[in-house]
Amino acid sequence: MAYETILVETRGKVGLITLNRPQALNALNGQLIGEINQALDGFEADAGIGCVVLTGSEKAFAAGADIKEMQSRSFPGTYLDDKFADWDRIGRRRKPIVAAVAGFALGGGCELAMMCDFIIAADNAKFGQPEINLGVIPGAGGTQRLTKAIGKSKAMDLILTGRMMGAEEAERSGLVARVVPLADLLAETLKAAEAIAAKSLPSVLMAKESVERAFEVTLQEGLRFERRVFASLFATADQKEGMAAFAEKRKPDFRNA
Ligand SMILES: CC(C)(O)CC(=O)SCCNC(=O)CCNC(=O)[C@H](O)C(C)(C)COP(=O)(O)OP(=O)(O)OC[C@H]1O[C@@H](n2cnc3c(N)ncnc32)[C@H](O)[C@@H]1OP(=O)(O)O
Repeated sequence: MAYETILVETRGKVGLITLNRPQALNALNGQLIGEINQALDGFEADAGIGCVVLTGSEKAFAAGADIKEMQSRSFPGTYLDDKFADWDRIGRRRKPIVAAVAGFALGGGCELAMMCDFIIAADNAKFGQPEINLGVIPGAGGTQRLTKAIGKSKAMDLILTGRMMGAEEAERSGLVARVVPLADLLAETLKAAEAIAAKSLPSVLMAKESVERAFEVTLQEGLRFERRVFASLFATADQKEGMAAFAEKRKPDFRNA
């Protein structure tokens, strides 16, 4: 598969996607979103891949949707096209995706990072939803995911003022899982992704689905869902292997079965 706006590699059991439109600070145009989805389709179908890392450059994870592509759009066109349907597919993937964010993650860039399962940020990362400065609002999930991640007050602050938030503030607010020095960003993120990819894939997928439920259903429904999923994992060979390995004081050899 030939890609023009991203680089796609595998590192052992980890799929690595690097956004690669440096001339536009990785502004997210239709082609780039399409290529991310193609790469993710491939990783989802590849039984050898257990986790995906999505990253950008040192200067920009992504500076938002491509403003120049959007600027002449009309209301009916934007509404009827359902422009963000393709973006939504990124947030509905089954395998875990970890965002490694350095530099600007603004507008659609912040929204893309939030579609991932968690974010590891470099100390130079800057997050924000500056759409208000362009006379619009976030349109790829920012008002919803940012509010769920950091709460109403902080989300209102960022979305209504359009200001940027540095990596430390983002970690304090709960938007990012951890902050690492810029030079270590990719290595640390790959290490986390490799650790995930070494687990039993059925349990990883079910853990991800269960955490996502917490955002969608009542506590009681979520607890019942978790209990059923927990019980179902006792039907896997990997549960037997994981617990036997603990008892025998050795590393488990998971077969995703
Ligand atoms: C998805 C939705 C619906 O939520 C909507 C959105 O995402 S709207 C976009 C939200 N993002 C922004 O408003 C950020 C726009 N960019 C900037 O404010 C600045 O570029 C910056 C603060 C990130 C960086 O500034 P600076 O270092 O001074 O670099 P620039 O010279 O401004 O940019 C370099 C180059 O990249 C182009 N660029 C940057 N961002 C975008 C973008 N979002 N869309 C298109 N192009 C972008 C910029 O125009 C420059 O290119 P040239 O004009 O020099 O060719």
